Formats: sequence, structure tokens, C-alpha cells
Amino acid sequence: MATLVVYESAFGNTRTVAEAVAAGLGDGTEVVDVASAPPLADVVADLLVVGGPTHAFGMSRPQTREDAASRGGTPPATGIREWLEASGPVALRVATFDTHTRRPNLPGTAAKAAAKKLRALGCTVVADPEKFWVHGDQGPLLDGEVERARAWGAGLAQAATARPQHRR
Ligand SMILES: Cc1cc2nc3c(=O)[nH]c(=O)nc-3n(C[C@H](O)[C@H](O)[C@H](O)COP(=O)(O)O)c2cc1C
Repeated sequence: MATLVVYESAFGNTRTVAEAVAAGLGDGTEVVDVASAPPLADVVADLLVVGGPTHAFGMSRPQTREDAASRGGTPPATGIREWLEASGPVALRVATFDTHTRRPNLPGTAAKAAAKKLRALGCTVVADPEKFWVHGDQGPLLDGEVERARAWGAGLAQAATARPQHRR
């Protein structure tokens, strides 16, 4: 199965999760930073996985990325929000995840927001959006989250192959 994992990360935690998810997905999985990702409409994959940090209850925005940079992070110039918003209709099987501060456990998740956008673009969401917990803003990930991400990736591989393909 050809799978592309596209992630956004300012402090490295979402990248770590993306790499663990890819390891769980197995052979044929490519991981790319959103800054290097092809336009969504050009993605050819059996499954697309999109992950980003939760910023201000959803996907990052220019202002929240500036905030992340001011706190020592290295966010991309544009994030998954802009990557998705730049696309016209596309029919891919997709799954989304985010990283999320454990305490306080604030409402709103980037993964749900990304899944909503992808569905609106015509994609089929093959699994519930998943969140992975970090300590504070900078991390690290909570104990066990890398292993959980790997297991989630392995489960995604099964979910994706179990469902009918929807192609443009
Ligand atoms: C500007 C800013 C806003 C944030 N807002 C939220 C939030 O609303 N909810 C939350 O759980 N975490 C929030 N966080 C914490 C991020 O989720 C955390 O920095 C991120 O998961 C770390 O991922 P990364 O290492 O890949 O950047 C925020 C962080 C920043 C920098």
C-alpha cells in the first residue's frame, strides 16, 4: 500500500509521531514535512495521513506559528491549514492526527479540523481523528505515545485496506 504522511511540527513532537505512525504503516510509506509536500491535488496514494500540532483549539495559523517561533520552535512558513485550503476537490482515503497538550486538556483539535476540511474536499476519512499527548507546548511526548502512534499506524493500514477505494 502506498501511503503518504504529511506533517507540520514546530517543536518536533508531531514529526516524531508522524515517523512512528509511518513505521506502523510499514513498507511503502513516505513521510514529508508539509513545507516539502506536493500540492494535495497531486498526491497519488492509497492512503494520506495528515498530522499537525493543535494551536489555539485547531490547526495552526500564521499568528500561532509566530507565537511558536517566539517560544523557541521552528514552525514552517505555512502549515497544514494552508496546504489543505490551497486545494480544490480531491478524492483520497485519509486519516488525521494531532498533538495536544495534556494539561490543561483544552477543547478543539487540529486532527478533527483537518478531517473536516478533507471531507469537505471530497476525501473519505477512514479512521477517527486521533490525538497524541505532549507535555506543555514544547513536549516531550508523554510516555507511551510513540508506541501508541506506531500501533495507530498499524491499525490504519488495516482500516484503509478494508474499505473500498474512492478515486477521482
Ligand atoms: C501558539 C500555540 C497555541 C497552542 N494552543 C494549544 C491548544 O489550543 N490546545 C492544545 O492542546 N495545545 C496547544 N498548544 C500546544 C501544542 O499543541 C504543542 O506545542 C504541540 O503539540 C507540539 O507539537 P510540535 O512539537 O510538533 O510543534 C499550543 C502551542 C502554541 C505554540
